[in-house]
Amino acid sequence: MSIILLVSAITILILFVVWRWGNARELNLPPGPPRSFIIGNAREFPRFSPFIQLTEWANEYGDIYSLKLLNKTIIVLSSGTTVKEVLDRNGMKTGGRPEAHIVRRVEGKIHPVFDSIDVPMWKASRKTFHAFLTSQALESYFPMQQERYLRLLRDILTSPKDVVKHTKRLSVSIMVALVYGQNADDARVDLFYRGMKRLTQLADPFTNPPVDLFPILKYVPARWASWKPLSDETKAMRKAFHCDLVASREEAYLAGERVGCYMEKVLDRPLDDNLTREEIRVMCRVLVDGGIETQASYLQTLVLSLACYPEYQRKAQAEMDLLVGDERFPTLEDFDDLPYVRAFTKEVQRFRPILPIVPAHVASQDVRYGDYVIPKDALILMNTWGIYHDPELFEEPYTFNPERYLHSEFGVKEGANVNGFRENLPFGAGRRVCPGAEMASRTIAMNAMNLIWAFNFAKDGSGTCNIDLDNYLPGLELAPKPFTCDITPRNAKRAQMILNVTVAHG
Ligand code: HEM
Repeated sequence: MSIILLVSAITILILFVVWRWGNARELNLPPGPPRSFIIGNAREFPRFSPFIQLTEWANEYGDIYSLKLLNKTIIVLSSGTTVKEVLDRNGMKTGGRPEAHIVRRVEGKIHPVFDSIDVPMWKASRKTFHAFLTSQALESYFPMQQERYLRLLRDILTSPKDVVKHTKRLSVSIMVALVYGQNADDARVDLFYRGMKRLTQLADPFTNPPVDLFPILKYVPARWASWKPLSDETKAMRKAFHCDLVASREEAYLAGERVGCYMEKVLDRPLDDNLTREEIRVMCRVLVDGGIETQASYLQTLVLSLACYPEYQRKAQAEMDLLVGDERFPTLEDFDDLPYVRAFTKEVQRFRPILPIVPAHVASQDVRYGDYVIPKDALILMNTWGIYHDPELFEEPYTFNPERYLHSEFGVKEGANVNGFRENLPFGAGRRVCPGAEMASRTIAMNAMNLIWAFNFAKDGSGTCNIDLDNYLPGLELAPKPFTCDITPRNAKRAQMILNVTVAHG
C-alpha cells in the first residue's frame, strides 16, 4: 500500500513538474487559439492560403498572438506597431531564419537568405546589395531596364494572349542583365520557372516530412525519402540556370571586359570581405532569384486589376493622356505627377500583396513586447495580408479601390492609427527588409505607366481573367494562375511608336 502511495505521489509530482514546465514558458506568451496535446495547432493550421486563417485569428486574438506547431512556437504580427517594435526595433534579435534543411540541400549550405544575420557571408552580401542598389546606381542601370520594359510593350502588342509569359520573360531578363550582364532567351526563362516550381513543392511542409522539426529524418535513406532524389534533380535544374551565366561572366571579367553588372562589382571588391568564389556565386544567385518571381507576379496582378476594374483603368488612362499624350513614352519623372496611377499601383500591392506572409524570421534570444515574451527560437511571421485587410484601418478592405490612396498617404480611414506604416512595408521588416525594394518600386512605376499609356485591358471569354483568390497559385507568393485577357493598343499612333522602338534581345 505504501509503495502504491509512494508511486502515486511521485507520479503526481512528475505530472505537476511537467505541467509547470510545459506552461512556465507559455505564461508570458501572447494569447492564441487553444492547442491540442503534443501537436498544438497543427491540425487547424491551413495548408493553402494560410494568410486567411492567420488573419481570422488576428481578428480574434489581436495583432500579436502565438501558435504552436508540434514543438515550435510561432508568433504572428498583424499590425504596423507590432512589426515596428518586434522586427524593426529589435532587428538584431529577430533577424534569424528557420533551418530549411530541404531547401538548403538544393541551394547549398551557404545561402544568405537562410543564414542568420551574424554570419559574415550574410553581412557581406547585404553590404554589396546595398552598394549596388543605391538610388544613384539604379539611375545608371535604367537605360538597360527601359529597353526591356519597351520590349514588354512590343511583345504584348504582337502576342497579347501571351501576356503572362511576357512578364516572366521581362523579369528574368532584367535580373540576368543586372547581375550577370547577359541576355536571357525563352529557354532560360522556362528553366528558371521549372526549377522554382520544383523548389516550391519541396519547401511545402505538408508534402514533405518535417525534417526541420525532427532532424533525425535527415538520415532516412534516399530509397524511403522521396524528397532526397527530388532535391537532387531540382539542384541540377537550378544549377543549369545559373552556372553558364556565372562561368561566362567570370571568363569575360578575367579577360578585362566590363559591363557594370553586379557580379563584376563583387569581383572588384577588395579582399577584406574574404569572399570565396563560391560565396560570390551564391550572392549573385540570391539577388537574381529575389527579383524574378516577385516582380513578375506584381505585373501579372497589375494587368488583372486593369482588366477587372475598367472604371479605374479609364481614370488612370485619362490622367496619363493629359500628362503624356501621343507624342512620347512615359518617363520615370512623370510618376510624381500622376497621383491616380500611383494610387492604382499602391492598391494593387495592398489588395494582393506579393508575399502575404513574409518569409519567417526567427528570434535569436528572448524578446519582450509589453507584458509578452517572444521566446528564443520562436518563428515570427509578419502577416502583411492581415495588416492590409484590417477593417479598423481600411474602409471595405476586401474591395479594390485605388481612390482610398487619394485621400490619405497609406490609404487608411480618417484618424486610423498608422504607427509603423512606411512605403516599403510590403517588402518586409528589420534587418532582412528586401534589399531590392527601391528597384522593384521603379519597375512597378515604369511598367504601370507604360502599360496604362499603351493598352486597353478587358476580360476575354476565356474565364481565366479573374482576380479572386482562387485564381492564384498555391505557394508562398501570390502569383496568379496563367490567364489571358483582351489587350488592344490605345490608338494607332502609340502602336506605331511601340513598333518603331529598338528593343533588347535579352
Ligand atoms: C515587387 C517586388 C518585390 C517584393 C514584393 C519583395 C518582397 C520581399 C520580402 C517581403 C522579403 C522578405 C523580407 C523579410 O524577411 O523581412 C524579401 C527579401 C528579399 N528580396 Fe525582395 N521583393 C521584391 C523584389 C526584389 C528585387 C527586385 C530584388 C533584387 C534586386 C529582391 C531581393 C531580395 C532578397 C535578396 C531578399 C532576401 C533578404 C534577406 O533574407 O536578407 N527583391 N523581398
